[in-house]
Amino acid sequence: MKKIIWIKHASQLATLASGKQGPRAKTDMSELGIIEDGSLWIENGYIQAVGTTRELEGKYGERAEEAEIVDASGCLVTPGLVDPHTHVVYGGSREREFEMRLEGATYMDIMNAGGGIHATTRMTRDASEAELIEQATRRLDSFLAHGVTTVEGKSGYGMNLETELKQLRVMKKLQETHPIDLVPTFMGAHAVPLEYKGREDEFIDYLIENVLPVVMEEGLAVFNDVFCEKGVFTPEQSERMLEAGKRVGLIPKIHADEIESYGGAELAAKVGAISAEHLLKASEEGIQAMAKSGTIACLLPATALYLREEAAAGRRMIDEGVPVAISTDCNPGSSPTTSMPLVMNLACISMRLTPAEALTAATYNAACAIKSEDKVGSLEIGKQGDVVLWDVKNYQELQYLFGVNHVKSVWKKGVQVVGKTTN
Ligand SMILES: N=CN[C@@H](CCC(=O)O)C(=O)O
Ligand SMILES: [Zn+2]
Repeated sequence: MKKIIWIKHASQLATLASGKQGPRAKTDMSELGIIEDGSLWIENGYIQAVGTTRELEGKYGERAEEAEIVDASGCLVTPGLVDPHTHVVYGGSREREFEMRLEGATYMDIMNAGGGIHATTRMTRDASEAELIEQATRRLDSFLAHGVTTVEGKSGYGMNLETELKQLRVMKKLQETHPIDLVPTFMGAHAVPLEYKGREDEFIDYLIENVLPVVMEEGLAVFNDVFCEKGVFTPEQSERMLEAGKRVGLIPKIHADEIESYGGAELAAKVGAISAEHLLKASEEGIQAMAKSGTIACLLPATALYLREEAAAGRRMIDEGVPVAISTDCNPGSSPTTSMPLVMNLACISMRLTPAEALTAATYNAACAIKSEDKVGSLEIGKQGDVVLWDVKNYQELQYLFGVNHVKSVWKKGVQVVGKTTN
């Protein structure tokens, strides 16, 4: 197999290169760095040149024999999509809860009755490492088939030392066996486990004293996330957990203001979280605080739809200067999907992001939300050869023809992992 991929004649090559560093907000989210009749030279897994086909022919024409040439005529080419918020490693499934919610039960009713996150916790505790690997591999394959080449993954279906470690170790193994880059987050504070009911502070102490040190010793996580929500963890408890993580080197994230407005967005700004997730009910003050601190809003429109809730105020957040990323939130309860293309469609339809903003939110800003923008999220010299060839002619068409998977081919670090080339 040739070690060089030369993509030529893309009707649009959306590089997402803007010349500016860091998460993008306001009009910067519309700059896609489009090159018409675009071309890309990937050598040994990394991008070596980006430009028009004419420019790259001038530069590499004499080395054409060495390369596998991909004719991208009539197609859009983008960076591999990045999903910055998933719960991809879990045991079992919860289709009966889907039915129960349609019959009138709420997400929190089900959780308070010992289902929801608790149900998945039981099934994850019972699953072997091999079973978790097998199930997560299938989900990661599906992510790849939808053009996603980097995925964040959270623990949090263990909520005890043994199973938190099991989930995180599974993610580490998947790094070795699966082409997708999987970025791990410790989320011991995902819910109050039934055995700690009414003793939330004791549970936070347990996580800080007994679980966090082992997670760090084994180098199993980069981020630390908590579910700050009425009936789960208070802002004070969440802050304590996140500050403890910061002291040992974990970067904070927060599931914030999903079900009720609870000061989560404000807390995200206060603790310097890299991102705040959900934000369906974020307050005006919270949005302003995030704009000021530069905290990324990681919005999950598929979750809102699946819970039949109004989506987060994505349009207003961008206009107010909050950098927005989007994600599937892939999990067995509130968003059992791996389709980032659908999430981009929904970001446009239910949050009024423009097609260009939705693409930025699913690539460059998503990479920023997991501190991976130096490697992925845009097509620039020196970055990984993570590339998607879409069977649409421009980025508007990608968002317009909704609910369809337009992926034709995917390369991960310059290796084709999905589809057939067009030559
Ligand atoms: N809201 C909390 N956690 C997950 C859902 C987990 C579950 O229901 O299993 C979320 O981000 O939506
Ligand atoms: Zn989540």
